[in-house]
Amino acid sequence: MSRSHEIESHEVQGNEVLRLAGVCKAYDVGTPVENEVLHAIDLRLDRGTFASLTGPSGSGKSTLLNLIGLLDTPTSGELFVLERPTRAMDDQERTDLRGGTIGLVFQFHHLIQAFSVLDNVLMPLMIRQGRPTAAMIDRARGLLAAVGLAALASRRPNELSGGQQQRVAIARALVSEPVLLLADEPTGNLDTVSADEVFELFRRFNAEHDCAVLIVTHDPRISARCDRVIELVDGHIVRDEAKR
Ligand SMILES: Nc1ncnc2c1ncn2[C@@H]1O[C@H](COP(=O)(O)OP(=O)(O)OP(=O)(O)O)[C@@H](O)[C@H]1O
Repeated sequence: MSRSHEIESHEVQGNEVLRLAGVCKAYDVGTPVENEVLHAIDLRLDRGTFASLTGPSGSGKSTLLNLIGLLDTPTSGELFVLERPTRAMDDQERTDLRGGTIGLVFQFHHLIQAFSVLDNVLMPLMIRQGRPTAAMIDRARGLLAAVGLAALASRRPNELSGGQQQRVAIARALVSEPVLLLADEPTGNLDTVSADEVFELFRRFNAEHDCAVLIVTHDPRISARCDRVIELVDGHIVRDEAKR
């Protein structure tokens, strides 16, 4: 898939996609008690990274993913996306940066049932650029073909299986050609065959587009097949291991 000049994109200079420097996150739960759930996290992801983020329930994985996805802000420390510091950004700047650089895939995919599969995939581009152009539609159709759903473009999401809906969500996450793809338990509610298909899609896009991929997973089968394993326990990174 080539980048179309008719569709806005962020140009990437160096190899670094994401860097966290001393990132802490505390939730304000209305009590004076310290409630820091992430402690001084240092982490760097480069282009081509294919990593899993694992750890026990409550260790802070979703909190970390929300920070990396620019859906939430650190309490202290700095988070760089494409070498740009993000902590002082306002909501609009953060939304703009996220829109062109980060793709998000969640376990329950959050597809809009009133829209067709094709329109769901087009949605991130329409939010940024308005009415879909022929180039945008071509790109969305190309992605649906790449995830094996070309024939289902005009269906509604609830007419698809769970695995098919997850593939639509992946196509939607990729339509802005992100440099960083984040997935929160993307195979959590899928059978083994569908989970393997979804995993292979991440692998393929990682290889074809050289984007960084970070997958939060409890599934040791998925984690074992990633190039790098990052493990979080009690808000600390206790392991960050490259396997190849
Ligand atoms: N909005 C919030 N307000 C207050 N505390 C929160 C909030 N979100 C998460 N927490 C707390 O932060 C800690 C980490 O939660 P988080 O959801 O990041 O963990 P997790 O590793 O993703 O867990 P799981 O694997 O069960 O999804 C938990 O103690 C949780 O109760």
